[in-house]
Amino acid sequence: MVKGIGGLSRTRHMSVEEIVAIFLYILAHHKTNRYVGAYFYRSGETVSRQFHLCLKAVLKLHTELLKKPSSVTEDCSDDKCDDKWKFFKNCVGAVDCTLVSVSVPPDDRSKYRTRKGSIAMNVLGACSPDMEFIYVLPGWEGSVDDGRVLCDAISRPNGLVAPQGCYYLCNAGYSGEGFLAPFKGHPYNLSEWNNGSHQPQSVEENFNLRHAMARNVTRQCFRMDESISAIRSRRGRNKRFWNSEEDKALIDALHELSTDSRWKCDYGFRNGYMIRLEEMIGKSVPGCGLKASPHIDSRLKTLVGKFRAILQMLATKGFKWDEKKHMICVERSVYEEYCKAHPTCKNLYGVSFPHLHVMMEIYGKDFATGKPAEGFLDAVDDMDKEEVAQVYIESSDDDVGGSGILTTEFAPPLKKVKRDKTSKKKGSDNVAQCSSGLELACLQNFMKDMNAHLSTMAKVWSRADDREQDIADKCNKVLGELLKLDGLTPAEALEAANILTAQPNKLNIFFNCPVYLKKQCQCSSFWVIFKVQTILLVNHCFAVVQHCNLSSPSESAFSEKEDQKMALGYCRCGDNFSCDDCNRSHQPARLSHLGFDLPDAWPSSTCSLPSTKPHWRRFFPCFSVKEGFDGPIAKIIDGKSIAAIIKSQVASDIMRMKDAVGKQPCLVIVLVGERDDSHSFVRTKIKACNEVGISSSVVELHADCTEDEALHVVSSLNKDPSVHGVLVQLPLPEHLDEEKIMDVINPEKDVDGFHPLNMGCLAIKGREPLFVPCAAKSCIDVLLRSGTEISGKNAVVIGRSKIVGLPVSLLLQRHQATVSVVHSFTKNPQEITREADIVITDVGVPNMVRGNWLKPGAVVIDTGTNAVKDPDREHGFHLTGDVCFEETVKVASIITPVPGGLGPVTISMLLSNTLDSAKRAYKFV
Ligand SMILES: NC(=O)C1=CN([C@@H]2O[C@H](COP(=O)(O)OP(=O)(O)OC[C@H]3O[C@@H](n4cnc5c(N)ncnc54)[C@H](OP(=O)(O)O)[C@@H]3O)[C@@H](O)[C@H]2O)C=CC1
Ligand SMILES: Nc1nc(=O)c2c([nH]1)NC[C@@H]1CN(c3ccc(C(=O)N[C@@H](CCC(=O)O)C(=O)O)cc3)C=[N+]21
Repeated sequence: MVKGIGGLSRTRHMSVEEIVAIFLYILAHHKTNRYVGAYFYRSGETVSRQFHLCLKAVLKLHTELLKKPSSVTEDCSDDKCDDKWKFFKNCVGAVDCTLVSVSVPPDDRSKYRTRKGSIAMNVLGACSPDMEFIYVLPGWEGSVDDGRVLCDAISRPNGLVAPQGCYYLCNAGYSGEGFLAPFKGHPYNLSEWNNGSHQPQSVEENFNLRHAMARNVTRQCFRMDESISAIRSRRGRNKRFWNSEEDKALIDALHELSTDSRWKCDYGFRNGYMIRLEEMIGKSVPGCGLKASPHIDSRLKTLVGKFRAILQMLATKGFKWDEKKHMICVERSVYEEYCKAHPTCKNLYGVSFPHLHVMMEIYGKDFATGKPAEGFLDAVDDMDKEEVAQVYIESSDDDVGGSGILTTEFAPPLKKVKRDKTSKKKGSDNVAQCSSGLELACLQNFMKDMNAHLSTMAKVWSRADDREQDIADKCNKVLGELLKLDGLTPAEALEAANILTAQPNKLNIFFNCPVYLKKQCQCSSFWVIFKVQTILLVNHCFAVVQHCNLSSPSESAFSEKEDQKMALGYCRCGDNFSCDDCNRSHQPARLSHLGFDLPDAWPSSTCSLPSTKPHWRRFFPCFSVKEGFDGPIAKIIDGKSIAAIIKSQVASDIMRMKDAVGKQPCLVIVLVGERDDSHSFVRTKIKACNEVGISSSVVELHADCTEDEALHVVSSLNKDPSVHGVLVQLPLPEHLDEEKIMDVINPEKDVDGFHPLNMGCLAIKGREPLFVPCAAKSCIDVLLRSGTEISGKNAVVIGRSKIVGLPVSLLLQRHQATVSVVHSFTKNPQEITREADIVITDVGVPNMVRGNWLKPGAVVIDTGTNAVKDPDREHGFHLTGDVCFEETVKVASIITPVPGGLGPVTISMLLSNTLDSAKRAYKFV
């Protein structure tokens, strides 16, 4: 059809089948042009051109593919006509609108923003009672209401018209000839009949119920067209009920895989095990049609949820296991009381669960090692309440869709059932119609052609799969190859690997070129950039060293391996380093709350004094504060360089993780409203994620979104196992309760560290939070890197917000500082700050802290990021801190500038927290 009617023709190098394969691949996988190009071995330009040609050809098929309207007959005798339509004689179908997510340029976003805050277009469709499209009008911006789209559809030339004497069912927002709407002011949505318990009470209600039921059939048409992700997000629809035979087949298969080291290793099951389960279940229960996604995936979640709940109960006094009945054995009243505090355990009383022992064998080990997170279990369970409660009540898998409100009587036939029904009918019709030999031959020819086309397409895909596999293999090997190259340090090898793996073409060139050229082949791209970055970092350090007169700049910067390692932040946990000053070997301790390898404290001051070979000081020139400081200018911390070091460590760990587990960390940011500063911060975070290999996305909600909507978004991210970090960008619009939303974030994904459980653990001595707020963590990191001694010092924190002030004051206490907190009620704050060795500001008032607020030689960390109007700047403002830099730089010994100080380090800490979360999720060390 695309050839004959659409006019699509082959090119010199591409068959029509390949063009169609690429077209279908793009539609199905939502991949970028570059990715598809690499996958099919075609240039981005070819992919784009052929996609558009194919699209044009497909669009031309509308005359063939769209159905001609035919009205419902009096007795609904047409065998394709569902019973629900019999009340609507002469009706040709129904009209409805649906929102389809789109990407649009930033300037157009407001037009496309829907009431729920997403960016989408409004697509109107008219469908026949047998679920075929009669008319489609895509393209309206998502902010318009459905009524306006219908008016446009009707008034257009070649628009939507009901044939003479016929009509479409539409919703109450529409009106006009040829369109039958329900009665306004009476229940209409099927859910309003409340699971069948509320029967229509009046003629109007009766009419509305029938109208809704008929129209609901056509709504399925839209659902077929929605993306898989959209279908997934409507959990509970189209439930798939599992019988005990299928359950058993699933658990048996899982058990078998769990004993096979090719499928299960220490961190859990390996990639692709769901597909294997699908095959195994298919063999044990032939014809069951259970698919890896969504059926098996979803059922497993349900069973594991039950299993966890049972284990939890069995660990509680009074609960026993009845081996005969395979169920929990306890007084009902005790059970009910227990469920009040542990809602995830609901609906298990008197319910048999025959898989306990096998699941113990499969998962027992995994659950036992997950103990460190135990303190949070109840809270997490509470948050999962909604999901698990629904799962248990329905006793079905949860992912397959469904509001769980419709009874089978009201429910529209499942998509699958409906499709099976029609296809079967079509099949028998076809056989009847093709009784004549000629027609049968036509059909056979058609099938033969079709097979040939499909097989060509399959070949194209399979070639592309091979190429993808080949690239994956090369990606896995590239770091090893690079490490073998002489003259490339591990950090350089890593950087190179990052660049090469991002660009399959370069990867191929690298592998194909002879050894002596291998190093050169990346010279042009990363090598120069990387060298330049390193030189900048070294130069920067030298500039300061020179200023401090601690070491001669004429010394060769990279004369010692040790120095190189330190400069790149490569001194890893457990590495011994030798100190030339005291000739002793030191081992930096791991500082758990910093999340990566930073020493708790640098070597004692006796061996940190200036010496002839001050290799520590060379790269961290602010290493000894008082001794090194002789005024009048403070050392200025370069936050960007520190951030680069942290990012390179994070990137390296992510590569290791990808290698070992095949997964990468994922951060999702929830952004409510249109604040420019928030949008800008979020962009910076996303960019940083891309740099290190964290996958990231932003869920944007409209400034007017309801609290429920925001809570719902967070809850669904909590439940998504592929998301490791959930961050709600602050501040939120005033009508939203920030604390309520923070409470809902799963503490195990709370990479901001703002959840009360994390903050509480930070506050209590002896407890370890899962995450420490990023800005606070950065303050301590910068202090440690600059060699500032914290223990026993007077520290003043100005500000007590949860983002910086409060957590940093808690962290400083953990580092044995004596901490004073200044806030808006503090009288004479300057008297307090003048006593401080360390001052950290988190106020939001530009230039508040003046030079005369400080003790000479104080260390000043400025976290304020304040926009100050500045007509000379491109954007009309510049950023400034809470500290008057010009004055302070003459008094303090160390200062962080704004911009370029603490901010970039904060961002890199967010990456580090996200990585930590993914590591915990995959039990990867
Ligand atoms: N660089 C980074 O990584 C980050 C930077 N920031 C920046 O830090 C600044 C503060 O942000 P945030 O913490 O969200 O702000 P908040 O408004 O939540 O907190 C400000 C704090 O400063 C105190 N304060 C306000 N005015 C005074 C005053 N005149 N004297 C003494 N204390 C005062 C407030 O006291 P009270 O409690 O009594 O109201 C409050 O505790 C902003 O510029 C922000 O951009 C924030 C996070 C990270
Ligand atoms: N849930 C949440 N978590 C936060 O961590 C959080 C937040 N909400 N809301 C806002 C504040 C502010 N904040 C900054 C982070 C980086 C820079 C930063 O990178 N600053 C750059 C300049 C950035 C620029 O030029 O736009 C610099 O100082 O050099 C600044 C500020 C995190 N916050």
